[in-house]
Amino acid sequence: MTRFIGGVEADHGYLVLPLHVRFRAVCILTALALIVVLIGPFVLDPYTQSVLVRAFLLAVTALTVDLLWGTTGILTFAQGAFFGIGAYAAGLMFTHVGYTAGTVLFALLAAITVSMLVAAFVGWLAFWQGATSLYVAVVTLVLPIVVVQLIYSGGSFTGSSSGLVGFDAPSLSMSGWFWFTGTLMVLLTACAWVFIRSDYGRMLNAIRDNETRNRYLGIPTSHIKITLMMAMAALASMAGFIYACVGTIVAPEHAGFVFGTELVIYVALGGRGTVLGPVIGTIGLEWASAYISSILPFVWTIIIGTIFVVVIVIMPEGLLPPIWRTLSKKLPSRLAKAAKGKGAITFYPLAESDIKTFPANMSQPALDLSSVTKRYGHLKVLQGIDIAVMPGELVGIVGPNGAGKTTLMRCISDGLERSSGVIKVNGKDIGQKSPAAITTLGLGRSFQNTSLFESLSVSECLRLARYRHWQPSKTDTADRIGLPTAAMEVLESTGLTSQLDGKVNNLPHGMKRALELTMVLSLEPNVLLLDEPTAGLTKADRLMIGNILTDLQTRLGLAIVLIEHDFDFVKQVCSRLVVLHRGELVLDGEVQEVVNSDLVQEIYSGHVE
Ligand SMILES: Nc1ncnc2c1ncn2[C@@H]1O[C@H](COP(=O)(O)OP(=O)(O)OP(=O)(O)O)[C@@H](O)[C@H]1O
Repeated sequence: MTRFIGGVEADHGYLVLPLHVRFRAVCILTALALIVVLIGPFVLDPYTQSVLVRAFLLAVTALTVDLLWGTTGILTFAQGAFFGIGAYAAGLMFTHVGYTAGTVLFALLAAITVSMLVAAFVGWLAFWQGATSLYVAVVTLVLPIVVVQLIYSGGSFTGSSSGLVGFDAPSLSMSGWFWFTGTLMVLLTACAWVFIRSDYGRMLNAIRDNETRNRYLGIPTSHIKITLMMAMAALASMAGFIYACVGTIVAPEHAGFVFGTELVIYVALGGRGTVLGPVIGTIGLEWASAYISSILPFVWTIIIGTIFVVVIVIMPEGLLPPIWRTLSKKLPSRLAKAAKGKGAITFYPLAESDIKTFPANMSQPALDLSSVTKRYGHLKVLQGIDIAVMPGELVGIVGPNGAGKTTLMRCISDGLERSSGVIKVNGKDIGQKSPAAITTLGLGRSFQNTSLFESLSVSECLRLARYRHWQPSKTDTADRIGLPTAAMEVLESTGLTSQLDGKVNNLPHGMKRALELTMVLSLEPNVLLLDEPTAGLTKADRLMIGNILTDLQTRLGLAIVLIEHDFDFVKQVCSRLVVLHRGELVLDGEVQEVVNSDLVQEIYSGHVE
């Protein structure tokens, strides 16, 4: 058993503390915040209370924007629309049907259901396989416009541009609403704080950092993002529902695009991805706005705009991270000491019986390509490629620049890439499957340009690579993670064990390549696609990677396909070579036979037409 100890880590302006320290810190902060909420009505006048009630509800909505945008990288302008759907569910129900306990429940359920369904549809439009990150911004910009148009065209039913006013609704004193909304906001903020520091939260950070790489680790990113959007839509519409009950007024602005954009600005100002920043920022700005905008009605918008521009230029992370970094340096040494060494992560080799590698059928190819073609318009990049790789074979794909090697890798690992042809992994046709789904067939792919998660630590990357075999917790961080023996061996032999707590972007290039290989092996694949695994490595590192690969091939029977430009390396490790030239497979045979062939010499000297 190998044991590696983790420690305190500053990231995004907050500390990642071990669970017991974190839990205690959350409980203490939550209790303090609840005491402040309890005292509030005794020291604040009713106007300030009503301003803060609105601010608390907007802070909850800003929190949902932060979880989507700050944590997961989904830039959304739609949370205002979901707030509006919740508010109008209350307004329409109480205006047209009346207020009873039954209608409150029904309207709230309807608000949440409609919001979640709309979010699922928006998510499906924005995150279908092949959509770019621009889609979500466009789709979520359109949603508030559509919702507001529906309100305008609803005539007296929706109140059109005047909205709905003065309906009967659950009535509480302003102090009652203050306690209710304040408590709700504090508890939701505490839950979000724990959530983003859990393994699941770190996985969302990884989606933000490098979504493509997540897909190749078998993580169904679109599904996760749609589910998160639905949950956040439900919360925003609940906030809107309560808002309508408090003020007994709903208006199109509560669902509009300007409101949705304001929420994004609040999150950017507070510090996206920090949870506390957007909440505190929203409350502060709403409170200041209520007082200053009545004194300086026209100037206030300019002031807010100027603050936004100044903060974004001087502190692009927002206000909270630099403040928190300064404060955390003054953290009591007792807390830092308590945190240090208590976040131990144990990586241990899995028992053979726990390894779920796809069972290799020695009599059929582990990877089978027939007539694979790829076209970009009229440009034929791959033409009728046929390759079969048996378990235990290490096949090198060589060819000059632009021959189509990387395109071939893409076609094998993403069902939507090829133009025609059939590809089978372990006897299963990949069809139009996504990279995540193909990973479940037993395929692992590493990338030409080291494709990692810059904001994560080495151990977090390894946790992520185990997603398929171990569901990350939404409240906790795992302290024991089993890795396949092959991954453990790479970890130990490359010295990555001493870097487990270090940030990936601080690793030297050789270590990054080793981590990339360890992550792919952690998937327990039996077909490995490696795109230039030794690019940029020293001779010693190349030798080491070569030994690891031949060991995986001979001892564990993995089918390995490797793109390489270094012929010495290829001769050292491969059992077979395939030569691509201008998208055609021109040679396939024994290493020595191919290397010594006149055709290969001519291709590399540029004398082949
Ligand atoms: N998105 C694209 N649109 C149009 N052509 C493309 C696209 N991607 C790749 N190509 C072309 O396809 C051909 C094969 O590219 P590919 O990257 O697969 O070659 P390669 O053999 O991997 O080269 P290298 O060794 O330089 O990585 C090249 O001519 C390239 O210009």
